[in-house]
Amino acid sequence: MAEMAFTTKGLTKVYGTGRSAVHALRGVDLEIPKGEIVVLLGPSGSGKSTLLNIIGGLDRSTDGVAAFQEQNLTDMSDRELTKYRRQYVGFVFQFYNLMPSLTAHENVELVTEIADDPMDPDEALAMVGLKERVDHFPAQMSGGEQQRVAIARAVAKNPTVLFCDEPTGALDSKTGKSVLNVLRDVNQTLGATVLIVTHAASQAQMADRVIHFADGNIRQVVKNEHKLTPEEIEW
Ligand SMILES: Nc1ncnc2c1ncn2[C@@H]1O[C@H](COP(=O)(O)OP(=O)(O)OP(=O)(O)O)[C@@H](O)[C@H]1O
Repeated sequence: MAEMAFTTKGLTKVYGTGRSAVHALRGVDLEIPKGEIVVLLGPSGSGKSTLLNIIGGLDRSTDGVAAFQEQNLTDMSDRELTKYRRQYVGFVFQFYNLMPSLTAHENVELVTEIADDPMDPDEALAMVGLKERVDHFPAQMSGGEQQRVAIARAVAKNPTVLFCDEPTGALDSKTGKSVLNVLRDVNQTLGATVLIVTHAASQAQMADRVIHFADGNIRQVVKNEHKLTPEEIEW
């Protein structure tokens, strides 16, 4: 049987209380095998980011269990969750969150300084095709290049899992494809499990597994028999 990167059982998240309570996750049961590319699709507000934040150790569930490999995330103290994120998790967001006053190299270096087993920042930047741009500042780069710096920053800590919340949301489709190619490379060369939340449904064609969310729960999980490359996908 495949080893699991993540399992959840009855995972529940309620924001607020009483009449203003929002049920963001309603008892999610999920298994994500190690080493896969998984795409999460679903309408706005269906709970995709909430799930990502909980299994990424950024937020806590209200009820249920979430585990990373053999470790129960729902039992962890704040300090343990921080350690989990540092050691295993890389994040890529829609807006790249780079420090404007630092070069590409320095932005990546910030993260490698606190990681256990980091890559050399310039090696990570070479991996995303930015070898020649290491000394450039974010303002000197295009959106796609900035997103690749953000991916290099996430990858440089040698993460076991890479969480990407709308990584191509702010990019045109040509630039988006180069970003998806980088994510595919990270999956193939580092063996990292990659989770991508997207509104571009066609991007599901590059995934091993597609999870369809609706109203705080999983509606359907589809395994792709024939994956496409990012170049073959249109959105
Ligand atoms: N901090 C919060 N406080 C209160 N409600 C929240 C909070 N964060 C999210 N929610 C609510 O929880 C529900 C799920 O939100 P979530 O962001 O997980 O959805 P999503 O599927 O990622 O949506 P989108 O595709 O728009 O990003 C929504 O109704 C949202 O308004």
